[in-house]
Amino acid sequence: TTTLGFKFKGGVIIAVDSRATGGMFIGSQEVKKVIEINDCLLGTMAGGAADCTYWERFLSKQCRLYELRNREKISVAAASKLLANICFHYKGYGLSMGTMIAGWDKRGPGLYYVDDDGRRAPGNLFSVGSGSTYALGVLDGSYKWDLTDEEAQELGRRAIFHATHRDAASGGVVRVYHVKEGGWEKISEVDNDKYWEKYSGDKMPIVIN
Ligand SMILES: CC1=C(C(=O)N[C@H](C)C(=O)N[C@@H](Cc2c[nH]c3ccccc23)C(=O)N[C@@H](CC2CCCCC2)C(=O)[C@H](C)CO)Cc2ccccc21
Repeated sequence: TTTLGFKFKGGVIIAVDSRATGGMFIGSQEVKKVIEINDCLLGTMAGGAADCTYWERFLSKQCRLYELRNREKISVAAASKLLANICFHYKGYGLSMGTMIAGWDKRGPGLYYVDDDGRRAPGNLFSVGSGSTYALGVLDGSYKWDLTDEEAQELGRRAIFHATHRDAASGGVVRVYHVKEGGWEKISEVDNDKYWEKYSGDKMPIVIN
């Protein structure tokens, strides 16, 4: 899996691949690694499929109950704390979860990393999963706070795309979400083969000695 999230002047970009593996076996090329908690909150998933899926769905339910009881949406900080507390409670039981909680609340754009150790950290840029080193290589080379919306969406897509090319445990399609003040929107998917033609177009010139 390769998942990434970064804040920039236009909000938060979330991008993921869609491959599920069991050892060297590819279980699926089209799984959803972003859970839409509500129209302002997203959760990403890496690690054990059942652990991530079960507990992020559980988190979604808790966020909805919070809203009903308090008549206001839960903050990104509070939602990520709920998930971190679950992970901390089950620390040592063998859960495998590397996640990000992203959204927009009264404090503006929010991005938290939460994992199965119960670690929780706010930040401007994370990449989580087996392909994260490849994605970070692309991100670190081009990330700026002042990217335009299109540049940021393209950077997220390109970082995941290159990770799916090099990491055997990442693949399928690239999914990109953009979180703004009004909530998140899903950015249209691009066909990977057409994308690769575009990027591998600038091959090294062939030198004839
Ligand atoms: C076939 C299949 C699934 C599958 O292959 N599940 C296996 C058992 C699984 O959990 N795979 C993990 C890797 C893994 C296997 N055993 C483990 C034991 C401990 C920790 C990790 C693992 C996976 O793909 N993980 C993904 C993220 C998942 C994908 C499915 C949606 C939720 C997030 C990744 O992290 C990358 C592929 C790298 O492992 C999950 C799934 C969801 C929906 C539809 C089909 C499937």
